[in-house]
This record gives sequence, structure tokens and C-alpha cells, in this order.
Amino acid sequence: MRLQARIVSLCCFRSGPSYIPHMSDAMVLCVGCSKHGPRFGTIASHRFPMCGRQRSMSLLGSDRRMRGKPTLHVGSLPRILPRLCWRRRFPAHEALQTAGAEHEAEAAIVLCVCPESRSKTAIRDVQLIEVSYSPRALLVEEFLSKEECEALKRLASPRLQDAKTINRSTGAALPDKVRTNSQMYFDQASHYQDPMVVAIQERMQVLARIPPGHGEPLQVGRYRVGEFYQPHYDSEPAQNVRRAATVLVYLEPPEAGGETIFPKHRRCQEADFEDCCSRIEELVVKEGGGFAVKAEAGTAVLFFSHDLDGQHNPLSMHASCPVLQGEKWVAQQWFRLEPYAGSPFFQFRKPVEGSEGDAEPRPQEEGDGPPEL
Ligand SMILES: O=C(O)CCC(=O)C(=O)O
Ligand SMILES: [Fe+2]
Repeated sequence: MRLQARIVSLCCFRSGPSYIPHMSDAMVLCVGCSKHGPRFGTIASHRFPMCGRQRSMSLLGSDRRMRGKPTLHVGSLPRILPRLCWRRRFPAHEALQTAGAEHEAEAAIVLCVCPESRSKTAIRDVQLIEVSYSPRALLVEEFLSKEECEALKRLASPRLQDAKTINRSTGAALPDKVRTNSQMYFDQASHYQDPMVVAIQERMQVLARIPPGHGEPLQVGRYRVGEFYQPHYDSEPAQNVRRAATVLVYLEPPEAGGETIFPKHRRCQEADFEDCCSRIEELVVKEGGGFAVKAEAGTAVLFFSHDLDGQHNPLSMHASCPVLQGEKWVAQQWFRLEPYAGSPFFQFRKPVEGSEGDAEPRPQEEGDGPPEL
């Protein structure tokens, strides 16, 4: 169904009002939950792929008069969404106009409640700095504390492995030319018995507003001097790796180099990669209209590889420039577009008390193995 494809990458998460401002450029589309139903009003029933089950759709008016009133029919979404989503920019007031008078209230805020996302972790008063609109990229400073950064490094250290590319025909593990750093996955049950790891992953999921069953195992990576990750996409739909969003947190900044760049053009690939990294302002920012993020310990970058219409955004190509001095450590959390069988949420975490009936359905194993991207 067309509508599903369009809205699948929209965030589906219950959030407090503190989240709404940065979403003023998007509709926060939600699937109502029975517990909140009466308050928000049930409008229609719709199968929503993000939640993977039949849910009633509830919409919340942003305007005082309309608050709590059912204001929009699911049937009108296909008409309204593309007009909102395909505009380059649609802050709330613009969205209101775009949607037209009859939809005035609901266009700004549509509240999403995924039952499995009823997290106790609320990030209040978080400051989201928009660094790019396409791809959508937001920065959160002090997302992880110093202690959390150190703890992740400590836990990851003994299990770091050099990045390898597996030759599909021979099965041989060869040094990866695209990415030369070392990394490890938090992919053991014991990792998720650590309340800190669970809390960090949950916070990332709350930030991305994607249900936990979409999250891959958390990864930690280390770059030493000269190590890099060449321009790449986190989401490769053609290879059946469909990642909606990435939360990248810097655990330790290098003393020099190691910027994360989004060149937004092809120039910085391969032979031109190092050139771009040595002239970021000129080649990435001015020429490409791209951006670079300089690592600061604890800072998170949230970016979306797919647009609000579900399409993969080619501008989401990014890279980690070679570290010139010191070491760079990062933690990466990838979120799939669909619920992911390999998610720690399905593999290791016990259902939250009282939520059995609501739990996200475990997806079929796809046999796509551990993520390689
Ligand atoms: O380390 C970085 O700055 C980027 C890492 C990255 O893009 C990835 O792991 O997918
Ligand atoms: Fe990446």
C-alpha cells in the first residue's frame, strides 16, 4: 500500500512536548494506543508498518481549541503527506498553510504512540541542533556523560577487531579498504544485562524515535592515526540493509582529524577523499554544500538515511576522515526501517511487565546475517 511506504520512516514514538519543536519540520505521525485512545480520539484503523500491527490512528491537534479532538482522517493522509514531505522545508506554520484550513490544527502535530516504545526514558529539554535538512541531521551535545563514554570504551576494548571485508565467493576475510578502523558489536546477552548499556541504547532509540525492535546491536569503533571510513551509506536498500537512522556518538575525540563529513556530492570519494578531508571548508562545505562534524566527547549526531517519504537519500553519504593525531572512539546505533530480528530487543530483552499484549511482533528471520555496513 502506497501510504505505508511513504510514512514508514516517520518517527513513531510517544514523546513529551519537549520533542516537538525540532519536529516542526515534520509530521510526527503516530499510531494510537488503546490506553491513550479516548484522550486523543480514535479516528480510523490502519495497519502501520512501523509498529507492525493493527492500531488505531490518533491525531492530536496542536491548537488549543482542537487539542484532543480527532481532526484528521487517515484517508486524507496520502493527499496531505506528500505535499508536506516533499517540500524542501516545512516548518509548522508553513505546514498549516500547506495542509489547508480544514486541517489547520492537526498538520502541526500528530502524536505517535507505539506501545513498545512506552519508555520510561524521557529525554527532557534536550537541545537539538539542526545541522542539515537533507539529509535530516541533528546534533545533541552531552548526550552521553563522560562516565558513559569511558565505560563503553572499557567494555569494548577487549573485543575490538579490525574491520574486514568478507569475500562472498571465497569467504576469506580481507582488510577492508573502505574502513580501516577497529570495532565490536554489543551482541552478547551479557551486554544487555548491563543497565548502563541498556539505558544508553534506550536513550538513542528515544532520540531517534524509533521503536526498540528496529535497533541493531550497538557498535563501538576506534580509529587510530591514519585510520578512516571512506564515503559510504549506512543504508543500502539494494543489499537489503535498510537503515532508517543512525545515532553516532563520539566517545573520545582525536586531537586532530577524524571529522565526520557529509560531502553531499561525489567529489570526495576514493582518490579525492583525503583531499576533501584536508580542505573540508572549501571542498565539503563551500563546494558541496555539505557539512562536517568535529568530534566532541559525548556529542551525538542523529541522521536519517531515508527521507520522510521513505526514499533513500543519496545525500546521506558520509565518511570519517583520517585521524591525524590521537585516537577517535565512536558508538554507532543503527535503526532499521522495519523491525529487525537481530535486534537485542528481540534477542535479549525481557518483555516489559504488563506489555505482553502490546509487544512489537518479532519479525521473521531474514537470513541477512550480521550487518556489514
Ligand atoms: O566515525 C564516524 O565519524 C562515522 C562512522 C560511520 O559512518 C559508521 O560507522 O557508519
Ligand atoms: Fe556510516
